[in-house]
Amino acid sequence: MNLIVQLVILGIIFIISSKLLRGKQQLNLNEPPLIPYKYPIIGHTFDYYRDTEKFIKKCSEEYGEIFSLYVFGKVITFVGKELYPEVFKSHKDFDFDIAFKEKFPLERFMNRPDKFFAPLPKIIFTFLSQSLSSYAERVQKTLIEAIDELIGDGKVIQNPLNTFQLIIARPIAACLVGEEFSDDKELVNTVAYATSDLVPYLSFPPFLSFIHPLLHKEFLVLYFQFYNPFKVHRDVIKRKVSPIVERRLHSMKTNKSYVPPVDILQKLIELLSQDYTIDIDVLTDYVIVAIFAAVHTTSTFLLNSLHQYANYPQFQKELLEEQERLLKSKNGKTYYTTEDIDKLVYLDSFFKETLRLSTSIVYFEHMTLNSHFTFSNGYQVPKDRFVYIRVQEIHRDEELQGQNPKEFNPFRHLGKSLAAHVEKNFIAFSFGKHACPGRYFAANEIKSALHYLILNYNIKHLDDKKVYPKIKGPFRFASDEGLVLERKGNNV
Ligand code: HEM
Repeated sequence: MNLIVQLVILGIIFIISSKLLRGKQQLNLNEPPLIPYKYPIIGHTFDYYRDTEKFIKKCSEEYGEIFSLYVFGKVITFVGKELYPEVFKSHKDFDFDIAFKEKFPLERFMNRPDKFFAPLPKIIFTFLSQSLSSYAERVQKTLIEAIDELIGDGKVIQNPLNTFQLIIARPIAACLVGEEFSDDKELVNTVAYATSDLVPYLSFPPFLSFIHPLLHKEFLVLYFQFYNPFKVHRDVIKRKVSPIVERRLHSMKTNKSYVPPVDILQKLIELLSQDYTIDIDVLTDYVIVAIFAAVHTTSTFLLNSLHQYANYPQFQKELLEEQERLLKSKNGKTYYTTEDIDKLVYLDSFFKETLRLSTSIVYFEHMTLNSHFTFSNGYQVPKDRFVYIRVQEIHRDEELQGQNPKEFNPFRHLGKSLAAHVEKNFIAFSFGKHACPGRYFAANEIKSALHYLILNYNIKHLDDKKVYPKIKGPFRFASDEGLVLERKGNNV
């Protein structure tokens, strides 16, 4: 009740303020075509959400590279393959962060000021992605332990995302929070599920935006106060890491020859501590944000890869042979180096092809910052306009992807860049300044897991049906369909 009253009050304030704002002088811009719609207020909302793929395709065919739709009470401009780099590269004119926080106000959920976690991407990139060799052994060891424990002699895995989140969480816990946590069941559980509890927030259709564009965000913040899925996970992380952090700070202060452990927790301690003291709540929130970015994405794309492996048995022989060749070259070594994993070019191409076809249909919302922005084709968008990228179109374009771009061809990328490399025709890890800083780590972890799974298990579906990600509006999510993993006789 309290929530409804607050929402109504907020709604009234926003309607009045928007009426006042409308009085401001409008710029006379050469805007992209706004596609005509039948119903006022509703605009294109239902057509867009009912079947985004079909609707966006129809609009692109009729209107070309750039057009606008009226969705959930706001005009959104959609750009395709020619213009999208201008959005990513014009940092002074477009902001990804502001637009993303409209649908997912992370800092406000945590009662932190804007841009509070801004240093995190650089830490992840420098001390995780660029320091892969320090983590290769830890990743493989913890992955193997998790797979042996959770899949063991083979299993029919229903709702497989749950299992793969638990598997992926173990190396991530070991690299982010510290090696000693990789077999701490309570912490690994929190690492595994902290993000998936939040995913519904990300895909919640913004119905309140029909009243005012900002109302959805305010609703999410209020709702989060009543149902805060982080609270329990946050308590676990704080309780677990506090004694470790205290111990490390003490050693840093008292032992000049102290060699700190290699993990992201240590880098965060160095960044956030002053005079060997630290605000443990701030540190905990940083760890949560890192987990939030890392686990659901990595587990989703590992699972998507396994579904594709089962979908296309005709490609399994070549993939398996490559894994066997690497295994043979191991020659008594317990673990592979990062360079060994990079030699798996068939597996990398297969993973890249999975990413190419299973990313969302439309994504990477940006907000226009200055009075307006002029695209190279002359079209202009005003300040505060949301601009979305038609990712699927880019990932399925013949000119950019080669022949039969809609077909799954796992070896399409052989001889080209590796999956973690961001380029104009491949933006699964985003593009430009906000490209995923964890991508090299993620690709290494996924390929290490696939290598072990392909060698040790026959992987198939419960029946002959092909399984693809499920679609909700413009987003793709991992399928819930079961996977069968039968242990081969040759334990390696
Ligand atoms: C297959 C796995 C992954 C995929 C597909 C992926 C994809 C992305 C994408 C598309 C973005 C851009 C922002 C967005 O649209 O949400 C992003 C940002 C980010 N990712 Fe990843 N990611 C993956 C794994 C990871 C891992 C393992 C980590 C950390 C260990 C990580 C850390 C981050 C961070 C910190 C950002 C924010 C960057 C910024 O705001 O500048 N990601 N990721």
